[in-house]
Amino acid sequence: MSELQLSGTTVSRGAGPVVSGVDLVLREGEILALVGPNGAGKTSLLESVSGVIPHSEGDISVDGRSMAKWGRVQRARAGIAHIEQGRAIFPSLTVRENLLLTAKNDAGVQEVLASFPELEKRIDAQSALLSGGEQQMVVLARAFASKPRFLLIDEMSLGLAPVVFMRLLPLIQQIAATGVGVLLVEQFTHLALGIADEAMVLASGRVSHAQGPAKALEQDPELLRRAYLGS
Ligand SMILES: Nc1ncnc2c1ncn2[C@@H]1O[C@H](COP(=O)(O)OP(=O)(O)OP(=O)(O)O)[C@@H](O)[C@H]1O
Repeated sequence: MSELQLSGTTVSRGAGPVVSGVDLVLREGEILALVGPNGAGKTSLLESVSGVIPHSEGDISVDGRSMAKWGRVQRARAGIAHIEQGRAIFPSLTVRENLLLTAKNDAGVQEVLASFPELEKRIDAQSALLSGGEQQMVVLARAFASKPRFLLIDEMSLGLAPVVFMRLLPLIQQIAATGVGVLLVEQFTHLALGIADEAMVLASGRVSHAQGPAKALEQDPELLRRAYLGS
């Protein structure tokens, strides 16, 4: 089984470590929710996995092969896709043109639309004219079109109402169901835990709740509260 593994991963920015000693395993087809308070280091951790910034200690590996010396492109070729914070569509392009950036050809676009039928009726609309939720749908579809093995999603809900974000959740589940391992960073903690198989909490750069079943955190508010406080 394909897996992405972090062992003792430390990420430093400027003055020192912002993430220290993280262990996690993301398996194909699973959703792992990474939650925690603002400034905990979630974004920095995702960036170190996709190669936006280097990690400073420990290792990040895919199927047992260390990616420590790999740049962004090599990691992307190994199937690591990263949806960074903010709405990363090209607003002047149509939905189809946005999808073609990763789908390569019309057949690829059609294949993706089968999983994202809501986009079909908007396929030739300029992306800037879509709603925030639809734009994020395009971002998800574009990432899916790149046929990733592991998808890192950073606060896809930013700027969206929970009810709008909730429409994206089944799409994330559907992507995972095709065998993609999803590492989901999300401010709407309960929504993330609700679709995740596994979860972990990061607080002040450290793991305050180690990776385990998402249900354990979802069903125990006190456990979650303590983890957010870093205790
Ligand atoms: N470009 C940067 N240069 C230096 N320090 C940074 C940079 N980006 C983030 N940091 C610091 O790294 C720490 C972790 O930030 P990070 O954005 O990774 O956390 P986060 O959990 O994603 O927070 P949020 O939920 O607010 O996005 C913070 O103390 C932040 O100030």
